[in-house]
Amino acid sequence: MLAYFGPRGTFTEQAARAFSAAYGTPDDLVPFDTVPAALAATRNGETDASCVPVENSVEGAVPATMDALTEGAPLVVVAETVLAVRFSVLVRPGVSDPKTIASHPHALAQVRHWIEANLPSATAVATTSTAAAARAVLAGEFDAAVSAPVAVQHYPLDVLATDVADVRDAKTRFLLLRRPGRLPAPTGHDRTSVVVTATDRVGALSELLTELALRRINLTRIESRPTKGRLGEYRFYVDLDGHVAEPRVGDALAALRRHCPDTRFLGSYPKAEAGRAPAGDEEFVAAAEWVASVREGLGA
Ligand SMILES: O=C(O)C(=O)C[C@]1(C(=O)O)C=C[C@@H](O)C=C1
Repeated sequence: MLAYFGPRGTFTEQAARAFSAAYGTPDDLVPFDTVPAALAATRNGETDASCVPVENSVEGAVPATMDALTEGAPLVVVAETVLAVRFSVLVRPGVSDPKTIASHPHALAQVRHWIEANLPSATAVATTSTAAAARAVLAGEFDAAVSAPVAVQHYPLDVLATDVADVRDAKTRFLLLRRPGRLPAPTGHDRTSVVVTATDRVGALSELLTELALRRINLTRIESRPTKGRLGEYRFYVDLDGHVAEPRVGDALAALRRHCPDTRFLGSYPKAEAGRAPAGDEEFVAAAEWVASVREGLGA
């Protein structure tokens, strides 16, 4: 079973279906109303995997996902997918001038200008997801929902507007997570994700990043979230090019772990979008072989 951030009709459900088609992951999909609940279902063995959103090109990271990745038993990312995000505005039949418009905060942030221009008297209200907003509109709690276009297939509502987006070509990245086990094989076009907690002293973060730069590892993303302990203490979520099976990536992770004993590995998995080819591993392998031969007394 595959848990996803629901209810039915979210963008995340579409991402979960894309994973099922591409990776042969279970196609019996189970919706959960929150990201932590979807991840908990995989942690406690109720489902084999979970699909959750992680970042949006307009509104940035999904905090619920970032926090839920580090709280509780480890899960690892085994795949990612990126979906284009455009919204439909759904209303109960007969409503043409909604006074309230509900959606996930990330979705509201992506249509703020559209609402100002087209429904200036409507008050925006946050719901747990875009589909939860459609469900609430059906129940009469709000007048309109900013939803994924597929939501109308699950909730008998009218479509007030389609193709709604302040920023054209907005995209959201989704993760497929499992309990730790065998890692996906390296493809040559992988991403590795880790979480580190930098200590509060001069140069701590720069030392971590230097470990990557020295090994010519490209950092693709760094986000911070408070540890929720001491004020000013942060966790850094680091995405980098490469797979932990590659010697230099493995070396870099060992170095991060030396600096931060609570470094958490979040997975090495194929990147969804083609981009710049990562730096080659050949010279690192050749240098390691040279050291091995020196140790054996066979080289100098
Ligand atoms: O509510 C949904 O439909 C989701 O899948 C969540 C989510 C998000 O967390 O960013 C996914 C894509 C859109 O950017 C808006 C909402």
